[in-house]
Amino acid sequence: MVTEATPIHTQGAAGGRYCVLVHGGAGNVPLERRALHVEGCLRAARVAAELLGAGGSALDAVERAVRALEDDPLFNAGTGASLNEEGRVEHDASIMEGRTLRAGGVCALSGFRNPVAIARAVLEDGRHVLYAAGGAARFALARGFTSVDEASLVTEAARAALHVAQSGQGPTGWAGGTVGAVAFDATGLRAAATSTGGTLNKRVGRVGDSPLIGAGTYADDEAGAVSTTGHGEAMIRLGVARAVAEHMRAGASPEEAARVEIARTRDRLQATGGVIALDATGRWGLARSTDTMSWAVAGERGELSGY
Ligand SMILES: NC(=O)C[C@H](N)C(=O)O
Repeated sequence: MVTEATPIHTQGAAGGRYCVLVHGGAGNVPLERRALHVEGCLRAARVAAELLGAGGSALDAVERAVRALEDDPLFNAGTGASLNEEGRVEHDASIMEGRTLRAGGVCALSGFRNPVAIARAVLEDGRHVLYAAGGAARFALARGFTSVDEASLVTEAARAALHVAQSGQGPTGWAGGTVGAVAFDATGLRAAATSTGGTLNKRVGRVGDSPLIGAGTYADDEAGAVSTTGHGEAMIRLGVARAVAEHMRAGASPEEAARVEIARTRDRLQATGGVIALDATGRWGLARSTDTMSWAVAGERGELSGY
């Protein structure tokens, strides 16, 4: 069922000189597990905020936050990612910075622990924006990343979820738990990053919105930074991350911008999802049309979290 696009928070210009906002995926986390998801988001936001407080860049902060969430088996990214129809992990991730619009992404990538770090290396390398599957793995190895045994990325919970989906006892399609972060730093840089295992029981080679600049991730210092989660095919068709950024460029608050695009995703494509965003003035906000989307914000002026 598709529910109302719910505005769940906005915070004016409460970020201070630096701030990071993370999400742990739009979805429907059962009541008894919600606190765990929020705590995971808070931990990730805190390590990233610490880095910002010590003078780190927004780009370092979003990478750091997303790496923490990738390493947390609770979320559908890195370790614990959703499995494809063959029971394998295929990661998607991207990252972007808003000053010079550098961006990097990897998709359908197997066998690495922190896809967002590889996306960051793609951004730094600068020649291309997106690498897929074997080419992404080759790039990662050439950049000194170590591949891991795929089994070490697969959790019992991910196996069980695939079993339920494949035996027809539960929903197939998108699993919640994609992760993302947006941040700004004391120099005014904005950055965004998103990482996921994609949809549960997806076809081999299916690529979602998360690694795509403009769909899952966008950052422009003149507009804002955005990370999306939800029904990836819909997010791609509507170019949601870029659309949210354009609303902010035109003066909408991050929450308004997020709400408009989440409502459009629902009305136009009957799809659900969530968005986190911060704008060029340091305001932040979010919206979702799912029952839950765990999130946490941490910055110079303290922290807040919810779902
Ligand atoms: N959980 C998610 O957000 C899924 C992701 N957007 C995808 O479609 O790959």
